[in-house]
Amino acid sequence: ARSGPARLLALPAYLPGLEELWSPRALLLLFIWLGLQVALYLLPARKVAEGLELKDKSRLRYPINGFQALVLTALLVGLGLSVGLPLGALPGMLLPLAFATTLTSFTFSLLLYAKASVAPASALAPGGNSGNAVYDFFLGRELNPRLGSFDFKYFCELRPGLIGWVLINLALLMQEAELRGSPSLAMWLVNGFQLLYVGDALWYEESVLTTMDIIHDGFGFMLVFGDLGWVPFTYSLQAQFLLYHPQPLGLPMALLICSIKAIGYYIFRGANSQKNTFRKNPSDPSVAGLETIPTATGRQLLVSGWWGMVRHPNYLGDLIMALAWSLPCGLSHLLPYFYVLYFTALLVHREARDEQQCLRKYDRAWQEYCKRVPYRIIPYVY
Ligand SMILES: NC(=O)C1=CN([C@@H]2O[C@H](COP(=O)(O)OP(=O)(O)OC[C@H]3O[C@@H](n4cnc5c(N)ncnc54)[C@H](OP(=O)(O)O)[C@@H]3O)[C@@H](O)[C@H]2O)C=CC1
Ligand SMILES: CC(C)CCC[C@@H](C)[C@H]1CC=C2C3=C(CC[C@@]21C)[C@@]1(C)CC[C@H](O)C(C)(C)[C@@H]1CC3
Repeated sequence: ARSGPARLLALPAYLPGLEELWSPRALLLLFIWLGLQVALYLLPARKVAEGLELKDKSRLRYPINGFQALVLTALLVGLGLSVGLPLGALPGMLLPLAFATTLTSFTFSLLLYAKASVAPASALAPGGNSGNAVYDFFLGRELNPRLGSFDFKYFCELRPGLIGWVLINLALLMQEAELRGSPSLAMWLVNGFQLLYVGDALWYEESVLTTMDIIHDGFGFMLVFGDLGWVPFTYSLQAQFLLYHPQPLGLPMALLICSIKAIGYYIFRGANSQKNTFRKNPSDPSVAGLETIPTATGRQLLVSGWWGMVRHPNYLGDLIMALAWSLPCGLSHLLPYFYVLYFTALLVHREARDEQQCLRKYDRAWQEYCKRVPYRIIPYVY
């Protein structure tokens, strides 16, 4: 993103040496950030939610105070800025920060791997205990590793990486204002769209308890690094690109992009909320009228509403939003579209994993659902 040609499909002009990657200051900054987010997680929550039933029939409890953490972080950053916090220096530290985060994720995943050796069999994840150490280290052996009531996976999934991502975006916006007098319209859109996405995730924090990551996947390197490193440093690529490659954007085009974002968000939120409401309380008036298929497990599958359009309407909305995040960066470079490309691959793979699990869980009822709703993500296409 910083280089002149900003090419996605070419090797970087040079690879940074260790002296550019390693910085004790960056490591210290990372630990201060993680410490702050842990402290905010431990503050009293407006609500404590119960997770889905586990193998041993118990349910874990989770504090719902993620949005509060976002607001308090924003207040602290605002306060910091008013007393001269040099947020504009953050873009220049991204490389050593990403390096420190990668090292920390690696070390943390090793500790989690070791911790799983003393966990009871019922606490292990279905996928990450193959006996192949590298595979299990990557996928994660323990489903919900905890220290007392502190849940590492739930904390990492929604707090340091997601809030860190919007903070990096904000620093890039401020840096642009410093360089060019004011932030560009493209930078405003990217910041606004991604802040909405993160704000939404934390506002509807409870719904993360029914995602594959929480109910199925172990907490290993993939999620630790994904949550802490991959999300903040690659999801902010559009803003990073815009800082070094300003793009002209007219009002009509901006309005069109906002409409694309709005359509994507409408589908994403509508689909996720419909399923979460239905899973929590199928007789809720907003979902009680929807057509369903009964399954042998006693649970039902929705076959009308959003879930009657395609089998993963939430992925469709998410992908449309991803496109809207890249369009403000123009069409001259592929690099800002990295997120769309990676995310398509991730969701196609995720969809296939989910299909397998649902087929195992629901058997004939799932086959019936696939017959009734033949498309996976994009109606009449895929
Ligand atoms: N920005 C990012 O990087 C990422 C974003 N995401 C987003 O996270 C969100 C959650 O995704 P994910 O956890 O993969 O999956 P979903 O939220 O789609 O959950 C899948 C589960 O929903 C239930 N389900 C499926 N079909 C039906 C139906 N017809 N009726 C009722 N329940 C049904 C099944 O579980 P059960 O029946 O057991 O309830 C299934 O296992 C999505 O919006 C996705 O786009 C995901 C990955 C990365
Ligand atoms: C390192 C690998 C290349 C990929 C790692 C994948 C992870 C980055 C993603 C797996 C599932 C995720 C989710 C979100 C962020 C990305 C990861 C961690 C999510 C928190 C984003 C905000 C959404 O509203 C959500 C539904 C809460 C998402 C849940 C899944």
